[in-house]
Amino acid sequence: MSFGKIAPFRSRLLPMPECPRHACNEDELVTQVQALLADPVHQANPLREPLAHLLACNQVHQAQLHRLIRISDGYQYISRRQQENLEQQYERQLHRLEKIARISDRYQNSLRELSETLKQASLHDPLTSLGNRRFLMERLTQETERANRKASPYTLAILDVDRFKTVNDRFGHEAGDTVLCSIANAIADALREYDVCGRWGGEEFLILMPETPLDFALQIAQRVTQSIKAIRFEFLDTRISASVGLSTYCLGERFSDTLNRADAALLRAKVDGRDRIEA
Ligand SMILES: Nc1nc2c(ncn2[C@@H]2O[C@H](COP(=O)(O)OP(=O)(O)OP(=O)(O)O)[C@@H](O)[C@H]2O)c(=O)[nH]1
Repeated sequence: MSFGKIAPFRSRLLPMPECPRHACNEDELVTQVQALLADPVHQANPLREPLAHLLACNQVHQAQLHRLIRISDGYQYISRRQQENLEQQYERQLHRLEKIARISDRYQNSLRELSETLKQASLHDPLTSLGNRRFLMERLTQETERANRKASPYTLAILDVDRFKTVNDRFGHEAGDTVLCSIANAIADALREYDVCGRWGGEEFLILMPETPLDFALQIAQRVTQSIKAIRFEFLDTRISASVGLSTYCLGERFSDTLNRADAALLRAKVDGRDRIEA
């Protein structure tokens, strides 16, 4: 509630009629009248008693008037303070709301970042930073839908590092991890931008080549295996090789069927002596 700006009560009073004798101060006038009443010369004056009565009434009225002015000024002061307080309260609440909004924004940003980090973590292999099996399953689902929609099949390659166990056994698990990371990088470097590669598990990697027929996929797989063979490891006197099983998606089938065929091809590559690509 606003009381607006209220002029002090005193200033709203009608101007006092000017003293008929001369423009004199009210207090001076009272002092003069009191002196007259006290003067023995005027003791017998018949006007003395009514004048004394008038003076007393005037003093009572003056006291009442001053009290009224004090009350009115006090009321205006309180109403002004109330008005100020409302504004201040409004400002404070606004300030608090802005602060809460800023905190809430920061909180939501942190939550968004955290959930993005968690999502990334849930879809990526911490060792190689490639997509993990879950990520690959998601991409396989998407690519299978796309392949059927566009009648444009993809080809899958399952790549398995040859005799990897011997690396671990001879040089330790940490050396094995280093080899896996280097192989992951070599695969990624040899692929096209739109190919998808992830760690299928252990020393196995899955490569998804969208809209790619088998003959093209074969060339890409050869590039990948050469890229792995080109890696030099200080602690190894031989080069690392890999075996690959290839399979092209047949429109309408489940991707697990394509995976099974790629797996069977990989097994053949292993049985046939490793370091080769089978389809
Ligand atoms: N360092 C390391 N080793 C792993 C990891 N995951 C799986 N391995 C090892 O990979 C090895 C796989 O061995 P095998 O399945 O016998 O295969 P391989 O020795 O590569 O032989 P082939 O596949 O038949 O050529 C095992 O010793 C596993 O412990 C990993 O994250 N880090």
